Amino acid sequence: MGETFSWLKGHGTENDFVLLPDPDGTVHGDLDADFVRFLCDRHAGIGADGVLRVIEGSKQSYVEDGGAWFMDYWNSDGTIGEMCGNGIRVFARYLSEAGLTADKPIRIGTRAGVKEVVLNDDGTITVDMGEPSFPGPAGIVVEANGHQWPAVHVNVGNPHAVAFVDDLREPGPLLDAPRWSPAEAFPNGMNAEFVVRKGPNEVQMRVHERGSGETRSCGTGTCAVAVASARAAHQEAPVTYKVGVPGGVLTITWRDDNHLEMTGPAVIHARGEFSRSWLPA
Ligand SMILES: N[C@@H](CCC[C@H](N)C(=O)O)C(=O)O
Repeated sequence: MGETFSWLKGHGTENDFVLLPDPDGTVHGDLDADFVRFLCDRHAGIGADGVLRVIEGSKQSYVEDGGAWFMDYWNSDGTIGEMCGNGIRVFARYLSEAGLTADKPIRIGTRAGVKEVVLNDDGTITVDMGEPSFPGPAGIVVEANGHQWPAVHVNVGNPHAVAFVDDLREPGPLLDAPRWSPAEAFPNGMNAEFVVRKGPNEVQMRVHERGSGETRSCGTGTCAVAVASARAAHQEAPVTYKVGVPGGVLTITWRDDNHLEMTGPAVIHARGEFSRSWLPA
C-alpha cells in the first residue's frame, strides 16, 4: 500500500477542512499546492474548503511565535490564507479530542499571530480574534453578476470586503470571484461578504472566499461583518452580534478592549488513512 498518513475531517458551521496531523513536521514537510488541491477535491480527493496541518509551534519555521500548536492553513485552490476562524475552532477541537493539550486558553499560532482559544463547558469554542482594522480606501465597489455594491474593507488578519445588500439573492450564484475597484484596495485579493440586517444585533450573510469559492460559512468573515454592521449602526463596543451563515450561526462580540471574540461550534466528523500511492501520477 506504500507510505500512508492519517487524516481527519472536521467542520465549523459547515465550513469543512481536512486535518493533517504532523506534530514534529516530518510527515508532510512543506505542503505543496497540488497536494492541497487534490485533498480538497470533492470528486477525486477527500473534499474540503481547506486544509489544516497540525504542527507543534516550536517545530514550524513560518512565523516567529508559533504558539503551542501552529495552524498551517491552506485554501482549497492551494493558496495560503493568513487566518481561518472556523478552522481554528476545528483545530482546537482536534487538539482536545486527541489529548494533545488541556491548556486553557490554548495558544494557537497562525500567520496572523497567536490566538487564544477556549473550549467552553457548553461545547462551543471561543476565540480571541484580535483587533480589526479598516484599511480603506473609501469608495470601494464590489461587483458580481453585473450588480455593484459599495463595500468596506475590514481586516481581521485576512482581508474582507463587506457589502450590505437588500436581499441575499441579489448577488446571484457566486461561481466566480466577485471583482472590486479600485484595484489597489485589495492587493492580495479578498473575501467578499454580502449581508442583510435581520434585527438590531442580528445579520445574515453569504460569503465568497478567496481561494475556496462560495462556502457555507467563514469565521473571519462573520467577525468582519459584525464589526462593519456595528459601525454602520453607530454602535460602540462592547456589542454582540448573531451572524447567520448558510451553515449555522456564530456569535461575535466586539469587546471594549477592541478585540473581536468569536464563539461557535466545531466538530470532527471523519478520519482515515491515505496511501501516497493513491495520489495521481
Ligand atoms: N474559512 C475561513 C477563512 C479562510 C481563509 C480565506 N479564504 C482567505 O484566503 O483569507 C474562516 O473561517 O475564517
